[in-house]
Amino acid sequence: MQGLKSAQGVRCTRHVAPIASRSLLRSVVPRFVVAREQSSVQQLVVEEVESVESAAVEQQQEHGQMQVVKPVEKQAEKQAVSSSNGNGKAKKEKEDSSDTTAQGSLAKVIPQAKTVRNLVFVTSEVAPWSKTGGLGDVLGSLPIALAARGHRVMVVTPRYSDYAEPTYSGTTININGNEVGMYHYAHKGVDWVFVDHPCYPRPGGIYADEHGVYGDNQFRYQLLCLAAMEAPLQLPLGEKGLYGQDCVFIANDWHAALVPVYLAAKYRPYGVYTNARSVMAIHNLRHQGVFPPGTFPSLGLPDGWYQAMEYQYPPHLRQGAYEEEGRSVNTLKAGITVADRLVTVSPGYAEEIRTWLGGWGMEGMIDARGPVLNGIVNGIDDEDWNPAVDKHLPVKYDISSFKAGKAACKKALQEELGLPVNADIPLIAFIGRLDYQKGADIVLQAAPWMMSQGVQLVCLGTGTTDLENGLRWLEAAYRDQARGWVGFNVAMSHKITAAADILLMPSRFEPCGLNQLYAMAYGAVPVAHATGGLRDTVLDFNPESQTGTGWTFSSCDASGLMHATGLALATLRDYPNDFEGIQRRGMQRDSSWNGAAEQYEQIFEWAIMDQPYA
Ligand SMILES: Nc1ncnc2c1ncn2[C@@H]1O[C@H](COP(=O)(O)OP(=O)(O)O[C@H]2O[C@H](CO)[C@@H](O)[C@H](O)[C@H]2O)[C@@H](O)[C@H]1O
Repeated sequence: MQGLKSAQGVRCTRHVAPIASRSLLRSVVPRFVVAREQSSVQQLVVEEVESVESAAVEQQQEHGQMQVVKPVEKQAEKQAVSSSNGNGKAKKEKEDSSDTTAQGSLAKVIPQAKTVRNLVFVTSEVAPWSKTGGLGDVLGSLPIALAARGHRVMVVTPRYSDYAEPTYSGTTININGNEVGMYHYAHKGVDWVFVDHPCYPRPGGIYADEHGVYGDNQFRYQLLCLAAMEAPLQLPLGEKGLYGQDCVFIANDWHAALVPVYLAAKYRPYGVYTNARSVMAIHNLRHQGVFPPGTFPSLGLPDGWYQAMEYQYPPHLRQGAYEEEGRSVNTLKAGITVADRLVTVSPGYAEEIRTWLGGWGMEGMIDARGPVLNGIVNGIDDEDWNPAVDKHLPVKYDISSFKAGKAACKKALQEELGLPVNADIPLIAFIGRLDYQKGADIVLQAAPWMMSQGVQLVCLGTGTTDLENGLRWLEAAYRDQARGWVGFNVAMSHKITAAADILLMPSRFEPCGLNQLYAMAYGAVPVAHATGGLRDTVLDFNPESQTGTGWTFSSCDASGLMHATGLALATLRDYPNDFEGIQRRGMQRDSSWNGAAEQYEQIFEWAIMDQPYA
């Protein structure tokens, strides 16, 4: 491993994968090569060596004979051969007729994975059924992309309410005396599994209500983890039946972080899941699942595992009520400590969490696991977030019609929000959780200056009371120029993204960020703080070379935001052709999930090649 200095002067370590894994990988899986190590970041770059299959596809494309690959059929064929789920059913799967696999029904050529795996995603939210932010979006689309590449994929999540599509599977699992019903919905090639228990449905939100976070969240997500670990063993799904023991578990954020822990403490020592591996996916290190040490016995772990769960924050990061003499049980810390591999949602964030800049006090521990940590930039769901097919838009558009399309969307939004209808007024937007991370307070500080520039400013968000009141102040103070929509409204978020000329993302930290990806896909130009995934995905406009997809700023405060927004406005007004070029490059950016899915496959292969970590 080579130490080096990044642009910020932070010491970081260049690494892609354990050296042994890399050389092994080349010999065992020759189709992939580790191609480049870019900058100081642990960027995982996988290039696919041209296969006969892809060469054939290219030829067909060249000759205008695009073939529609039906991945589900290929998937079934491959799995019939390679499935090792132990039920002995090596026969071709018939696809559920209700499962109108998107990938099968659209004219897309989707490369197939070299090695097909059984993948089990564990998550507290999944769109469209449950979503409070980007986690739901990612878990609603990455599994579909992996299934389309041939994997057998299950997503396990709580049944927070009586969702229309999933039905009772007929399997109820007893977990420490708790009966959990398993609901199932086969859709787009993925087995969506909903864990049913009285602790999940609540009148308030998923995690909290107006009184704060639910007092039994530790129990609720412990139950989810245990149910998810039993599902491959006890829940027969489709014609293939059980997933079986040869799985890769992908535990997402703290809610699922007990999966690697239970795998190591409760299954492997008893000869179960010995070939399974766990990948801890960190979408946001800020939320760690911190509980008092006295809750440890309720986790059902052997006493010796207390040290894996315990964490002592440095004094400036103490969590207060959840600690006893500075100690706490920290769920995410335990997952990070014992998972076979770690992945986070951008190379930039993978670098930051190893430093005091983004480690929330755990940087030393995470740095120690650097050799198994990678960053993969999220993709976006190209059916849900695609202006050409977006059901929320009054007028749909693509790159060939975006100027007229965006103008129509802007007009419709101005009318809907009661703003002056004028195509020439730049429309600036902010969408996001109203909390410390997203920097809505910075937008509010810069708002008077923006108003002086004659723009319209539309903010959509929900979160802390002071910031929600800030949005209300904004609208009250600038009735003719600003709107502050307090609430969670998916349709409105699409309409704003389509109507906006500029989207602000002054996030103090941002593991990946999806809104800037949506913005670029919709021809809205992002102005973003150069942090984490924002720095990785928003390329600064360079008027000399006419490159770049937006503007970033490094001083995360009102002056930084105003400076970058000023550049964007000046370009929009004085150099409209340049601005249009930025919009076009953003719209042409490949934000599809396929590339990310391929990189995830690489992580799975490394996880399987190495011995279990704990
Ligand atoms: N009021 C509102 N109404 C409607 N929609 C709203 C909304 N507020 C937010 N949203 C939507 O919620 C999503 C937010 O996604 P982000 O990735 O920006 O942030 P989040 O911090 O939740 O996710 C975390 O996980 C994701 C996924 O890995 C990372 O990209 C991110 O950096 C990390 O912080 C977007 O789809 C956005 O449109």
